[in-house]
Amino acid sequence: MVIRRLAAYLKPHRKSLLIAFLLLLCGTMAEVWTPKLVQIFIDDYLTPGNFDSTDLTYLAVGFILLHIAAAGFNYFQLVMFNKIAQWIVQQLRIDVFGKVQHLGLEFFDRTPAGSLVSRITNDTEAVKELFVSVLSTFLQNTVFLVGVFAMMFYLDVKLASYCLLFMPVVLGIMWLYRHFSTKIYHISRQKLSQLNAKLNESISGMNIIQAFRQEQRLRKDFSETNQEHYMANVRNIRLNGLLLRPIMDMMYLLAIVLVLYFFGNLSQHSVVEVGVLYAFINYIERFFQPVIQMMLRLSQMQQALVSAERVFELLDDERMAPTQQGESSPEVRDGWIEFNNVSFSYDGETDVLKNISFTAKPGQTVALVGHTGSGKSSIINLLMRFYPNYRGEISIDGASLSAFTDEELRKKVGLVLQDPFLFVGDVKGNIRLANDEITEEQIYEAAQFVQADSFIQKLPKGYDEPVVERGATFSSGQRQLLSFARTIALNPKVLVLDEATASVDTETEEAIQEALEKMRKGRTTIAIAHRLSTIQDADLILVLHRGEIVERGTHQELLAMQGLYHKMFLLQLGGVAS
Ligand SMILES: Nc1ncnc2c1ncn2[C@@H]1O[C@H](COP(=O)(O)OP(=O)(O)OP(=O)(O)O)[C@@H](O)[C@H]1O
Repeated sequence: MVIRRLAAYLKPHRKSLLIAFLLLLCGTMAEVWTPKLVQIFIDDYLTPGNFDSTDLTYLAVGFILLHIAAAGFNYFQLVMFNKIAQWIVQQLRIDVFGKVQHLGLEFFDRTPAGSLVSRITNDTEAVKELFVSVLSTFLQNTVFLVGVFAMMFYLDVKLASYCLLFMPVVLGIMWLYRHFSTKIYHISRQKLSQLNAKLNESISGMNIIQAFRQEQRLRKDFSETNQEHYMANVRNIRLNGLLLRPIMDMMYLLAIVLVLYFFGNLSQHSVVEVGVLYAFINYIERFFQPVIQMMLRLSQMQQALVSAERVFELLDDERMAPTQQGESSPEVRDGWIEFNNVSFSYDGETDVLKNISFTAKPGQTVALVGHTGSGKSSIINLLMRFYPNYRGEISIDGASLSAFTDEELRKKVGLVLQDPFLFVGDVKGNIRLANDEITEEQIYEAAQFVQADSFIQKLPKGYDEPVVERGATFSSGQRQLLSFARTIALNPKVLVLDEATASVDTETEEAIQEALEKMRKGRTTIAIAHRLSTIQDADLILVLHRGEIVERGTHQELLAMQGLYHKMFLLQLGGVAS
């Protein structure tokens, strides 16, 4: 199955593969012929004492030319096989990366980033080895073996038939090796992937690790997984040590003994040609050389097949990001949002949202408030169509959420997250996000609109200021403003906001609040509010508690109810006062 799928990657390179194979064939033929020339020299010239200089010169030149030809052919076939392997791995990586981008958030919730990186880099690299060394070694050595046997049969049919008896034994050992090493390789790869996951977690959380002095605990965790990885490798080395070399060496010795016994026996009734004896011993050596090489490559092949299996497993993952359902492609015109009896569970067992119903009319602001874990972000996750498996109905302008094309939805529903993600690049690129429809003018307008322009102008390179990974050189307030500009540049009909909880200086905070207010104007807004002071003018406030809407109304109405909202408001007031 895995092999068939890998073979499919070879298909577009059939021509190159054929050329590489022909080169390989020529190289092997040249190599196989050299002992035959020595045999001719011994039997026809050395033993009878015939030292005809012209003949010998021909033989010597032929011998040298064969060697040079073999080296030349082998060089070109090696380059060719390597090129094919690189092409294939490049394609495989692109396929895996493309696939990962279309997987749903459900998948990422359950897959550590490090282990994904491991699959895209280490595993595909192991697959490359399959094509670079394994495939060429197997092809080359099989051709070589056929050549060696052909020459042996040509020299002596009986003895060659005896030697052929070794073949089933060799194949049996190969089968045994493959059988045992598969399991061990699986464990080894899994451990390597866990190591990567741990590394990734440690690096991305380094500030927390250092602040909470978690270094020792993580080092212990890391060294435990490292030890398990080591143990798996040691078991593998033991298996290699036993099955690959010693057993094969023993077989080689047995074969030599057989040949010597055969010729010893033969010498009792007839003359033995020394050249044939030499050639046979040489061919036996040449027979075991490729067999041992193939055995050695078997471990690599095993590793590559396990890796390929892991890569294909990822390529086959069905937890795709939700896309448009049905044929109609409605447009978001006014931004009328409706949640009708929506319930949702991440794991299919516990509902984190229960019977959520509300309406946000065009231009209105609906605020979601509630304690942590009450389900506010989950509502946003559903509205952004990150998770498709909810019950009930969510609609925009009367059309089901699932009916919209990705393009329409992402363009018209703008999302601003608590901790905005900035890409490596520059400020301009982070606002435009590779959308060619957005002109330079629109970038400046968007930045001015959200009041990010003044701080951008002050940067040494202004709009061309470089942005490092995650925008680490910008303050959280600046990152917020840049993400506002990014959203506004698209001019969305609906705004989905997750209000930042990070405290920024008063000036930035004011700029952010002003920007938010301006952004909300004329757009339907669904906003998560952590500070109740920022949403007092919202048209509708939904108070969530354990996945349910327990109160709803305007700020004044909710205060008058003297319920949960009132309590939260007093608590926050107290916090501000103290
Ligand atoms: N990706 C996820 N997979 C599984 N469970 C999740 C996931 N995200 C959130 N939850 C669970 O869903 C429930 C609601 O979480 P949600 O993030 O919607 O709360 P919230 O009100 O936004 O909280 P906060 O104010 O802390 O952001 C919580 O019990 C949480 O544990």
